[in-house]
Amino acid sequence: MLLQWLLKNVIYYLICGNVSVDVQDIIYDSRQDVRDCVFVCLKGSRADGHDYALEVIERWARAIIVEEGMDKALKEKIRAAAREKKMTVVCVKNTGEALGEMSRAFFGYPEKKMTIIGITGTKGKTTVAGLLKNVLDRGGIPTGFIGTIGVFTGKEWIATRNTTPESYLVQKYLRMMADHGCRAAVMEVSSQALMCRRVQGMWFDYGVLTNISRDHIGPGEHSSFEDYLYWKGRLFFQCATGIVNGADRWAPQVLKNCSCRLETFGVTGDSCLLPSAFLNGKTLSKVFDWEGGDLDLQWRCGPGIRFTVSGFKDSEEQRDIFLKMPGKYNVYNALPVIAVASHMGIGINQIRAGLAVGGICGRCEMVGTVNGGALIIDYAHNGQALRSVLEALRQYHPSRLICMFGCGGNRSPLRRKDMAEAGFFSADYLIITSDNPRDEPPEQIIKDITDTLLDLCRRFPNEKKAGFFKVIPDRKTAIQWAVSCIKPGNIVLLAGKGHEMYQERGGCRFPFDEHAIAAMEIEKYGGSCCQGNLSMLNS
Ligand SMILES: CC(=O)N[C@H]1[C@@H](OP(=O)(O)OP(=O)(O)OC[C@H]2O[C@@H](n3ccc(=O)[nH]c3=O)[C@H](O)[C@@H]2O)O[C@H](CO)[C@@H](O)[C@@H]1O[C@H](C)C(=O)N[C@@H](C)C(=O)N[C@H](CCC(=O)O)C(=O)O
Ligand SMILES: Nc1ncnc2c1ncn2[C@@H]1O[C@H](COP(=O)(O)OP(=O)(O)OP(=O)(O)O)[C@@H](O)[C@H]1O
Ligand SMILES: N[C@H](CCC[C@H](N)C(=O)O)C(=O)O
Repeated sequence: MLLQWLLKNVIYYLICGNVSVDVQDIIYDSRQDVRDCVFVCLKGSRADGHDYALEVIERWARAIIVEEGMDKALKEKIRAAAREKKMTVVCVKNTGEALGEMSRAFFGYPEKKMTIIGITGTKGKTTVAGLLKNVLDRGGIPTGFIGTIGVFTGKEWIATRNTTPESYLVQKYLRMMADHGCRAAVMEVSSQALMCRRVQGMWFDYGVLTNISRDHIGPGEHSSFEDYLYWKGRLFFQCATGIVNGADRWAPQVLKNCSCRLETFGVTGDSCLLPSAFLNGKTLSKVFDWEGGDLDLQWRCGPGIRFTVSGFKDSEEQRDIFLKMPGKYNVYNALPVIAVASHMGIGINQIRAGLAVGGICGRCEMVGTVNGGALIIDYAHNGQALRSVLEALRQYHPSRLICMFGCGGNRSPLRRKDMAEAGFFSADYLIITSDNPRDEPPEQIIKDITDTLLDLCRRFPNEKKAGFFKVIPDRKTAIQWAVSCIKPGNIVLLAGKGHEMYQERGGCRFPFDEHAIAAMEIEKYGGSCCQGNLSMLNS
């Protein structure tokens, strides 16, 4: 394809050569084959793609895209080397943005062929995206998926590293979806993705904001909470309709000056902050556009919830929904699904059918029962998530609520304190273990967690009895211990890994299958496992 075509929506100037050259592909990692391709120099958290430009010129790339403000001496060297090989060098304001626009052109703007739904927020993105895919599929709209649990191209699941992959990959996957007959694509849009321009130039038909809490602040993530809020908000400048959690205290700040049409969702009794907050900063007790009410916990082969919803354009009636996931927080996840699906013309019965199967891999997923107790796997890996899921499970009145968790290394250390607090106040017994220590010593992470627990014990002496937690650094042994503890009426939650199939240590991902280990233990004690708990989505 002509470089000129790829640069159609990019503002640039030429450093040398010309743009009427044919390029085979777009490459942004010098470790790949660059011959006859255009190489885009991206600045990352560890490396700077510009440092590899001379090397890719040597290896016969056809063109290089560099960013304004790069080192002048290096720029001169690149110009000289490229001239000698009669190559093209183009300078742009932001190479991440250029990669996004060029990838859209390279893959033929696949988003134009589908309805695109972007989901952002601190928690609930995968759940909302997964439930929405289930509902749309059932409603006769074949739907692709991009998110933490992988990519569904319309034909197969592909494992991915990022929640929202690099723009080139996003466009590639969207192309595959369109070619495989998908008519919609649901995708999680992380704040890092917005900041790194991984969805540059895309237009979303719907943007969903689930909720906001303090997370993802630290090296390699966001510099501050304000920065996090700012980047989350950018989605609502590139979508037609924003469907947002009206009860979230940070939503007004995230949505400040946004350009899309807005609808809110929320639960009866929770105060609505929008849209009044835009006007005068006051909380307005109005009904939500999409309102859930009359919440009723149910246990149907696992935790679930029944509730009513109003807000449908074709009827004033409240409609009854059963969601096979527990807790008010999951009602908050179901409401934008109902909103988007009904805007897209899906009937109430198909919406009901999609939500009744629930079943997002590793999201409050019932693994089995043993000795009269239940074992659940969940992806809670910060304080907000752990508190939400434990509080939801508490509502089923377990005779004892047992929680096993660890905290990821190389991630915000605040999570250790927050998760310890959530566990301390919301569970009866804790098993502290390892969860992707990455480059940190697992003992140190565990110590950070137990220091907080011991401190809480001192400050709240009546809250817990001595011995309310046990440290088992090896996660497999911890799971074995957790299952061996189950007594009638207990609920055991294995938190943090969810769908993950590895344990990451020292730069390596070692295979680790929490579901399989748990299932083996359940069988060992004569319990029974739930069917189909290894599928990505229960569709
Ligand atoms: C901190 C961060 O966001 N890193 C992302 C980034 O990688 P990086 O910054 O480490 O890249 P780098 O190694 O510094 O390299 C910079 C550039 O030089 C190039 N390079 C590098 C070395 C070389 O020899 N040759 C070469 O050309 C690289 O290809 C790259 O283009 O760009 C990569 C490609 O897009 C991402 O996979 C990677 O995500 C890492 C895995 C990551 O953990 N990111 C987290 C923070 C993240 O983005 N998380 C969010 C969701 C979180 C959530 O909601 O829970 C996500 O969307 O995944
Ligand atoms: N709406 C919600 N509010 C609070 N906690 C939630 C909510 N939805 C899910 N959770 C908790 O967060 C965990 C992760 O949920 P999910 O994967 O849907 O969110 P996410 O936004 O995709 O997360 P991440 O960004 O960490 O990948 C769940 O396993 C559950 O414990
Ligand atoms: N997207 C999240 C996943 C964390 C999952 C948990 N198992 C951990 O490693 O902390 C992150 O990268 O922070």
